[in-house]
Amino acid sequence: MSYYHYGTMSTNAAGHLAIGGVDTLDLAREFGTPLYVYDVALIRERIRAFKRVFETRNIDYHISYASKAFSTKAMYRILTEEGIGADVVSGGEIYTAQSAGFDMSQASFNGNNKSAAELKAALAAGVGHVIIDNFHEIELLESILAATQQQLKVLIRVTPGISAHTHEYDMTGQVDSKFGFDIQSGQADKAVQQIQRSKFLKYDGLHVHIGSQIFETVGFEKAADALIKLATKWTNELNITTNIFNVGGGFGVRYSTSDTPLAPQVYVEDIVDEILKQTQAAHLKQPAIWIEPGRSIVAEAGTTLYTIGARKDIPNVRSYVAVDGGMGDNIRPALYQAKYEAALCNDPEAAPIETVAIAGKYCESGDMLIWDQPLPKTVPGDILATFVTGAYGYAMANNYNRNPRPAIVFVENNQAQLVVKRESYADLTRLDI
Ligand SMILES: Cc1ncc(COP(=O)(O)O)c(C=O)c1O
Ligand SMILES: N[C@@H](CCCC[NH3+])C(=O)O
Repeated sequence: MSYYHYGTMSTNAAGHLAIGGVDTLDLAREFGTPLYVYDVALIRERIRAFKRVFETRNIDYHISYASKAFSTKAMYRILTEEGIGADVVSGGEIYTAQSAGFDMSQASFNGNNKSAAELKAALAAGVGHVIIDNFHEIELLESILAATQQQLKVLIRVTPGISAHTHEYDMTGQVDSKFGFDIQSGQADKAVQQIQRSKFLKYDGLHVHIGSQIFETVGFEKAADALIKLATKWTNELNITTNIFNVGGGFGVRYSTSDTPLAPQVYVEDIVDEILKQTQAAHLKQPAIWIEPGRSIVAEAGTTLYTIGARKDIPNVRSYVAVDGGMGDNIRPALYQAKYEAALCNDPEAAPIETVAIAGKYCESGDMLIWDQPLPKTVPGDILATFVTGAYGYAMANNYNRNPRPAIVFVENNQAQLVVKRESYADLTRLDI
C-alpha cells in the first residue's frame, strides 16, 4: 500500500483513487479542481464512535462539534441527522447553523471577544449555552439580558495552567493564554460568584479546552482533575453545583507517518473514566460530560484534489511540482509547518520514482503544501490528492491573489453531491464598490 487509506478510500477496479465509492478522476472532471471531497461515512463513523463511549457507560452527555473546523450548512445538516450538538464561535457560524435549520438549543457559543451584536444574535437564535470567557462578557450579557428580562444558562471557561504538547499556536490551556478565567489567581472564583449574584445568568457548569492536535491523554486527565478540584471547592465553600463538565476537544489525528494518534474515542474514554472515578471519590453529583471535538470528526474525512501544472527542476537541489491551489485552500503548512501526504489519483499505488516538493500557485515562497513527497512520474494535467484536509482547510480558506475558493463535494454510497459551489470571479468582486 503506497498511501494510507482513510475511511472509505480505496483503489478501484480502474486503479484510480476512489472515495465513498466514487472515482476521484470523475470528481475532478465533473466539479473541477481544486476540490474538497468529504467522505461522509467517515464523519458519521467518528460521531458514532464518540456517542458509543457515553452510551455504553450510560451517562448524561453532549457532543458539541466544534464547527470552526468546518462550518457549512451541509455539515450542520449531518449533525442534525446524527443527533449531536455544535459549538459556534461567531455570528457567522450562528447564521450558518440557523440557515441549515440546526436546532440552536443544541448549540453552545464560545469565544474570547464576543460582541454585543453576536451575543444578541445568539440569544435571539435560542442558543442553549453561552460559554463565558471573561469579566467584560459577564457585564455585557447582564445588560443585554436585563433589557429583555431573559435568563441564560452559562458555562465558565477556565484555563487550568496546562501546557499541552502541540504547536505553540494550538495551545490554549496554559496560564498565559487569551482564553478563559485563570484558576490559580482566583479569577474563576470571582467569576462564578459574580454570576451567582446575577438574576439573569444561570451557572450550569465548567468548560476547559487545552489545545488542538494533542496525542497524549495526560493533558486531558490533568484538565479533568483541575475541573473536579474547582467544582469540589465551589460545592464545599460556596454551595454551588456544577452540572456540566465540558472538557473541550483537541484530539489528534493522523496527517502523516510521523503522527501516531490514538483512535479519537480512546481519548474520550480516558477522560470520562477519570471524571467518573474522581467525582465519585469527591462525593460530587455525577455531572453531564460534554466534549467539543472538531478536527477528529472531519479532518481525515477531507481530501483535496488538485491539477498538476508547472514543474521546476533545480539540479542537485530540488524539484518543484506546482498545483492549482495552495495556501488559499490550505494555509496550515504555512501557518503551523503542518505535514501532509499526497498520492496521484490515476495510480495511487504506483511505486515512487522521485521525491518532489509540492508547491502552491500563490505569490509567496512559503506557499508550499508538501516539501518531500515521493511520487511516480507526473505530467501536467495529472490529478493529485492531498489527504486529511477536512479540518481548518475550507474553514481557513481565503481569497489571496484573488483566487476563488474551491467547491466542496460530499461523497457517500457511490454518490457525489455538490454542497458548496466554487466561487466565481463575480463572487470576488461582489462587495467591491
Ligand atoms: C474552545 C474550543 N473548543 C474546541 C476546539 C476544537 O478543537 P479540535 O478541532 O482540535 O478538536 C477548539 C479549537 O482548538 C477550541 O478552541
Ligand atoms: N486552526 C488550527 C487549530 C486551531 C483550533 C481552534 N482553537 C489548526 O488548523 O490546527
